[in-house]
Amino acid sequence: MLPQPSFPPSSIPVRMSGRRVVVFPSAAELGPALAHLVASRADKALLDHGRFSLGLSGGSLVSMLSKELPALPDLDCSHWLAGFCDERLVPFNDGESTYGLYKNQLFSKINIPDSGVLAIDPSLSVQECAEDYARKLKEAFPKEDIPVFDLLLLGMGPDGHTCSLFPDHPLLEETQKIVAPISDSPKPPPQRVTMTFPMVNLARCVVFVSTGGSKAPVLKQVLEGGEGPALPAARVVPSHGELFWLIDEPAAASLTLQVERPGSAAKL
Ligand SMILES: O=C1O[C@H](COP(=O)(O)O)[C@@H](O)[C@H](O)[C@H]1O
Repeated sequence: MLPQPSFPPSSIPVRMSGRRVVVFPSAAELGPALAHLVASRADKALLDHGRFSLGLSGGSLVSMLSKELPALPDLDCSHWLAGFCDERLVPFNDGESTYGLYKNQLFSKINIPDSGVLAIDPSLSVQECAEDYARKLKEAFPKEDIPVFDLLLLGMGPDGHTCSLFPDHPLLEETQKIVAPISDSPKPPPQRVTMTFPMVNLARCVVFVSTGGSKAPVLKQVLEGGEGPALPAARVVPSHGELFWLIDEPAAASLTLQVERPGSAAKL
């Protein structure tokens, strides 16, 4: 009998674990690969079901996507549906509004129709806003009990939060709502609405983007495990979909698990 390969847990090849951890030399080289990934999943979704549904996150992703997506040749967003993985409850003209930032920096540069953007109503109370956004999502996905997005793009804060799901917060245990209000966000602004894990983990593809040395310690904890309860980002485990972590070398500095290093021209 041939000897069986044995891998210590920290060296399990990432493809075998169903999660791909892909390291780029820098954020500048990660950006184009992310844009190609979005375009490839869009092409597939449009062929499969005539529409591409994309969940956007705020923070550092806004500028990366706003630079890279419009630079793609022949990008056609006329059949895209863009929603928000989380959103801050502030007016659209506030610098903290994720929708406001994408509207000015991205939507104005691509041919996504206004009807293809599912935004919150910031005039409502946080509770009503979450209910209203959940209703809009359900209307946009009439065939599904829980909306199944083709692609969710997520960020991760230095505390391990993703969407507006923060460590040790009761919302981590939410099982009924697809969108929940939060009025005590530890990161300002305090009032937000967020997709919950039941919806996030049904997506066909989830891509985390995490760059910079400040993310290195938490990335190690999320990807390689550690003491205590799993951080929110570690609880994103799509039940049937793909999971990518696209990171740069500074963020990967503390990792010992096996990763992919495809170089800058990567097509994922
Ligand atoms: O507050 C938020 O932070 C996270 C992480 O942002 P990043 O700038 O560290 O990438 C973001 O994903 C989320 O959408 C946002 O509301």
